[in-house]
Amino acid sequence: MDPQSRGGDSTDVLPAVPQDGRGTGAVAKVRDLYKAFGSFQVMRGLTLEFKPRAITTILGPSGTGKSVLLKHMVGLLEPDSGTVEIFGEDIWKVRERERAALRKRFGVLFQDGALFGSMNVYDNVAFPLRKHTDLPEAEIREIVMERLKEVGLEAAEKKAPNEISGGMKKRAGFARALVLNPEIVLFDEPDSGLDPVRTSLLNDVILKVHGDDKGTYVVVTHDIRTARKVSDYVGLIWQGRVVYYGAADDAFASDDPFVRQFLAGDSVGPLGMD
Ligand SMILES: Nc1ncnc2c1ncn2[C@@H]1O[C@H](COP(=O)(O)OP(=O)(O)OP(=O)(O)O)[C@@H](O)[C@H]1O
Repeated sequence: MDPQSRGGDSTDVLPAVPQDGRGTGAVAKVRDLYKAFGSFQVMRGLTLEFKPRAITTILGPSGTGKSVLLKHMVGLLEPDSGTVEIFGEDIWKVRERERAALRKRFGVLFQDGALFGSMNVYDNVAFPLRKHTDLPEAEIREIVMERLKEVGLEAAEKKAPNEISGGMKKRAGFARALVLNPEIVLFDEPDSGLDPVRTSLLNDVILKVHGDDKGTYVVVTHDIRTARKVSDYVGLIWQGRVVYYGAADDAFASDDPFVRQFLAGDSVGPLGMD
């Protein structure tokens, strides 16, 4: 993606719709989502839509429901009430088989890359292809090596996860999240545990791959620099609701008290500790 278009306030600043049909229409819509764990009400009427081909960043204090939102989107958690629509399908109204098919349209990058410790980087990245496709090994190799190259890890294919750095693990997790060519990629704190330089490098990789693939990306982060660098749109969540949503440029210039407090890291303001 042209970095200049980042932070635009309408979809017409986003790249042209690719010819393969991805990115047309609604991609993901979460409506009036409620979810409690025991007596703890986590989601309290959260409503948010994700624009096609954009990078939407989800910000918010710890424990406010960001990861729970991602788990609802990918169909790992069922709402108590409210709906999650992916490509126009309410994922809890369809049968398990269709839900499984919808899940395959997602790539997920977990916080630590979630690599299998017993497999080297190559086998980790090849895993979804071996599990979900009948592709011959030669084609799998082509796809895996291309994805490893994209994230700058082609020289690390034979390394075990415990032989590579945290940033490399995340990049390997990213390559694995991409091999099935997902239309939606969810990132759960891609920058957690990384120093500012590695965070910046990872953000460059995310932007570059997004520019090539033009998927719909959802990035959960605490890191304001990440949000500034990658976002087209920003949603701020607090206490299981969206308290602000807007184009990135508007968000970072906003007078909204929730946004100002979060961006400034102030202890005083509407975002309380509870
Ligand atoms: N499966 C579960 N069972 C019980 N409680 C849960 C479960 N999943 C999440 N929670 C609780 O829901 C709340 C929101 O969790 P979530 O992980 O979504 O927060 P978050 O906004 O992603 O926080 P952080 O930024 O710290 O990762 C937390 O209090 C968490 O303990």
